[in-house]
Amino acid sequence: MSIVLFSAYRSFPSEVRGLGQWALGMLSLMLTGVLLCTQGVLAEAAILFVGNTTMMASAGLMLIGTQKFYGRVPSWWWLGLAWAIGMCCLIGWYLITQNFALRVAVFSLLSLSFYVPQLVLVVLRGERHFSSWFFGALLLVQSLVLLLRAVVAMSGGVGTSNASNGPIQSIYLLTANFMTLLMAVGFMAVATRRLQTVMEHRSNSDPLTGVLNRRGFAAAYARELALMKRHAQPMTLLSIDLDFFKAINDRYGHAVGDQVLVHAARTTVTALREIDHVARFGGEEFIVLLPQTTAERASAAAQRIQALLCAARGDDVPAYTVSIGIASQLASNDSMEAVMARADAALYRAKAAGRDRYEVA
Ligand SMILES: Nc1nc2c(ncn2[C@@H]2O[C@H](COP(=O)(O)OP(=O)(O)OP(=O)(O)O)[C@@H](O)[C@H]2O)c(=O)[nH]1
Repeated sequence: MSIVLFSAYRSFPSEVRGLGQWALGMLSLMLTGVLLCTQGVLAEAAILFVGNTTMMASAGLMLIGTQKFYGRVPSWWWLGLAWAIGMCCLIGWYLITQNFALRVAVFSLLSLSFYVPQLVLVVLRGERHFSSWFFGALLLVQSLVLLLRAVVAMSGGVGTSNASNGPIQSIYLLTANFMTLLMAVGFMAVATRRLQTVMEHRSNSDPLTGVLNRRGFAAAYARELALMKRHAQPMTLLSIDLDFFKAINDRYGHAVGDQVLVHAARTTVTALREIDHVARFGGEEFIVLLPQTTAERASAAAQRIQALLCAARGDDVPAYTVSIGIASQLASNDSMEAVMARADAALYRAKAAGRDRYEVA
């Protein structure tokens, strides 16, 4: 699983975070397993201190990976503190009392402190999708097993060593082995789902400005058309084109031209409602879809966009204006192409009439 996670870390886009920590966490857990196999070969103290260190590092790295994945600040401090508490406990075990049950309880609770925050993150920030349910369920099982083990240890039910027999010990060892593998699979599931979302977003958006591209716009239009059929309310398209953009490119260079496009896209989004859709159709042409909007209200939106483009311009963006064509779709059997053609015709009139204005089809 460490290799699988590492390979995903190398190939997934940087938006999918935390895979590197999970890969290292799994590697660290494998080292713990290898150390346990050396019982009788290496000194017990070495196995105990190093083995518990690698075990805590693995659980801590998983927590940090999950925190990074969900965009939280990673708790490196807690990994360090929990490790220090664990080591103090082991020193106490050697110097004061060799109470196995107490040692098990302390390490179970410390491990629990790495899994419960992950569970909380999945519940609070996880996407409502099967992968989150799966990952969350695994974290819940792992947390319950650790809690049970701590409670059983404190009530004296874990024997005197890890090799002790008994149903609780067997259940613990069985789940610990399966969970190691399954939780990495669970994290891969949420990471793969994130990859899918990132890819979908990329394929639907314009890389320069971040607004929708033609494909994303067509999907948004199809959704709005379905809603329009149900609610029988008009929707309106704005065709926005920057004026004399070639002159801006020629005068200030292509890079500044790009900045103007980004500024135009961001400002247009700011001037509109959250339910509106803004797309760049290549070059310096933007298309806006205003659901549940009449041409009259769309005209007010066009004015707002034009006013904001002048007002919200920093020193790094040269002055520019836009012309806007407005066309409404009143019936659901009208096609996107037809409405767009009407908006383009209105835009052409706005250009012909002197630019920096809007016209309604
Ligand atoms: N910087 C930049 N320029 C682009 C991009 N895409 C297209 N252009 C430029 O946009 C300019 C469009 O010029 P025209 O079609 O003549 O339009 P205009 O100069 O805005 O004139 P009007 O629309 O008539 O007001 C061309 O110079 C293209 O090279 C881009 O992604 N970045």
